[in-house]
Parts: sequence; structure tokens; C-alpha cells
Amino acid sequence: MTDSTVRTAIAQARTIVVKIGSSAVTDLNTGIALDRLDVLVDALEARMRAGSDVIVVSSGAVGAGIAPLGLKKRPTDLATKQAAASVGQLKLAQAWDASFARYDRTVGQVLLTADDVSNRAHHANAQRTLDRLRSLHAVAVVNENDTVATNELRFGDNDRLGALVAHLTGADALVLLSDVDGLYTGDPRKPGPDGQPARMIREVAGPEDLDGVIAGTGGDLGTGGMASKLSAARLAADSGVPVLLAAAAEAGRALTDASVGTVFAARPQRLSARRFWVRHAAETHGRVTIDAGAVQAVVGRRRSLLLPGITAVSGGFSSGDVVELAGPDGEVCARGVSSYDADDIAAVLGSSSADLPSDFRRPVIHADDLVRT
Ligand SMILES: Nc1ncnc2c1ncn2[C@@H]1O[C@H](COP(=O)(O)OP(=O)(O)O)[C@@H](O)[C@H]1O
Ligand SMILES: N[C@@H](CCC(=O)OP(=O)(O)O)C(=O)O
Repeated sequence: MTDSTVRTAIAQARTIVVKIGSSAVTDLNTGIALDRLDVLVDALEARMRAGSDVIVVSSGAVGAGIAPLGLKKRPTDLATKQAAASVGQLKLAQAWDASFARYDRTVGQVLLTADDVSNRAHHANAQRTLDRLRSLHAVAVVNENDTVATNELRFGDNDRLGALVAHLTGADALVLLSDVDGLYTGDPRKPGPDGQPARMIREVAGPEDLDGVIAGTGGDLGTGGMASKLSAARLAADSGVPVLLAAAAEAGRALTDASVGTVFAARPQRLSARRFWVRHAAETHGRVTIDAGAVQAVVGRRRSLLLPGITAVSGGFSSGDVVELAGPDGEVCARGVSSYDADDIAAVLGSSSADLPSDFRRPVIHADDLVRT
């Protein structure tokens, strides 16, 4: 895909997920930046009137809670972040509601936890709610349910949440709106290692276009910085969704003809929903260490994993859980759905194929349930 075909695909996308960063809608000293939010809503409404379904993923709960609580900067400890989010999310939802009300457009708030996406049953639930809001012409405004998320069980950042929501809703494009107007060769706030200013990259067709790019941290309000945007773009690419990264201040053009910012091409063939879930969405429940021959078979030749290739198991996983596969060097090389409980595998480790009871001869992880990382 060329730069212009990716931009055309984004400009013409029927369903589009637009993720808006904290820096775009909040201000450290005043809370929600209502005037900037109105400009964004004008652009989102115009896109809807042109015939697209739009799902908004809005950050800003923590950012919007800082000023009302009299805090001076973005908190770093979990309890204060959650307190700020509980104050800020209310204000954020009200602000989206009021801004869309200028167009008589109804808004629905959807707060998700990582478990709502990693657990397949909950996953269907979230999907149904988002689909129904869409069919009722209401705009879903999605955020992480920060007040109950724990450090262990978080999406990590909303760029990732945006990419997962794009997959969940079968969207045709993901637009990330931030305070930076695209991907640069390095953090645009600093000179590069050669003393030269960073350069903007208009198109990322594949991983080779990221060689030498330094993805730095974010601003005072953001969480993930550029690294989280790059990993979200990879996630979206795996599910066949092209991505546009642009400045929120340029939302009008980003959402009309996609002529601004950086585009990331999607892989032509989507990963199946099951393989996508195994690779990106599911939580892993343990680890299986395999020998060099098994790494060759599984990663090199895309074969199923058989019991004799396993040297160790850890974590109390059960049959049906997703586990990590690590080679002899401890490096994780794949993920897959185990057909056995960890205890059952541990009980027969070291047995030769001939000595294995007959119900242990089927693959531990079938090739269809295995994805390389
Ligand atoms: N290679 C890079 N290209 C562009 N921006 C970068 C890069 N490295 C670091 N950044 C910084 O990342 C910031 C955006 O990330 P973040 O603050 O997390 O945004 P958001 O709140 O929109 O999610 C930009 O303000 C920019 O200064
Ligand atoms: N759920 C958090 C968002 C965290 C986050 O990823 O922020 P950002 O990097 O600004 O997209 C909040 O609403 O504050």
C-alpha cells in the first residue's frame, strides 16, 4: 500500500475509532479544555454526517481530576491516580455530553477493564454494547475504568485500548489524536544524537521504516508516549486496521481527507479473531519452556507443540488458558492455548514419546492456536 492508498482508506473508512490523548482535552491548571473539546466534536460530528460510524476513546480522566483536587502535577501512585480519575471521569463524560448536545447527539459512556477484553465472555459483552450504541446512533465514549483497574490488570495505556476497540468493533481505521503532529525520527522536543532536529515520517509501510526511530516518553499529562503509539499501531496492523497519528488541533483535516500526520499501513490479511486474541488480548496464565528443536518446529515451521519438546512449566494454568512459550534462553517466542493443565504436563515431563500415555500424544498447543510474538 502506498501513502496515498492508506490515506484514502482512512478517509473513506465506514467505521472509525478515534483515540484522543489527555494532552488534547485536558490542561494541568484548569482541567478540561472545553474549547479544544468543541473543536474536536465539530470534526467528529462532520465525519458522522458524512456517513461514518465513529467510536471515541477518550483519555483525560486523570488529567481532568488534577486541578479540582488541588494537585500540582499528574500523580504517580495508584491510589491518587484512581482518586483523580474518579473526579475527572465524571467531568470528562459531562464535557463530551455537553459538547455533542450542541448537535443533539447522544453520548454513551463505556468504561472497560482489561478483563473485559481478555476474557472471551466479557469481550462479547463489550462488543454487544458498542454495537448497540452504534445502531442507536449514539456515540460511544470509551475509557479504561481507571478507578478499579490495578497495576497488574490494566490496558497499560489508551493507545492500546484504542487498537483493541478497533479490533472489537471491526473498525476500518484508527485515528490517534495527540499533541504532536506525527511520528518523528526522535522526540521532537529534543535534538537528535547528531544534533539535528528530528524529522517527521509521513508513512510507515512496515517495521523497516522504524529503523533508527527513537520513541520517547510523553508530556506532563500523557501516559505512554510514542512507544505506546507504535505498539498500538502494530496491534492495529495485525487486525488489518490502518492508523493515522495526527495533532488534535488538526482533527478537521485528519478526519476529512487524512492528509496530515503519519499513516501506518495495515497488513493486507487480518489475523483471525482467535489468533488476534491469543496474541494481543488474552492474559497469559503461565509459561512453557521448550527445547531448541521445539523452537525450530513451532516458530520456524509453524508446527504444533508436542509434549517431548517441553522442558519446564510454570504458573498454574488450566486447559484452555493462554500461555507463553519460551526457548532455552528464556526468551519468549510465541503464545498459545494449552490443551492440558500445567500439573498434568509436569507429571509426565521427561517421558519419551513411546512412554507417554495415549491421551498425552495429542499436541499440547495446536498450530492453529499458536502465534509467534
Ligand atoms: N519519536 C517521536 N515522535 C513524536 N513524538 C514523540 C516521539 N518521542 C516522544 N514523543 C513525544 O510523545 C508525546 C505524545 O505522547 P503522549 O504525551 O503520551 O500523548 P497522548 O496524551 O496524546 O497519548 C509528544 O508530545 C512528543 O513530545
Ligand atoms: N485512562 C487514563 C488514560 C491513560 C492514557 O493512556 O493517557 P494518554 O497517554 O494521554 O492517552 C485517563 O483517562 O486518564
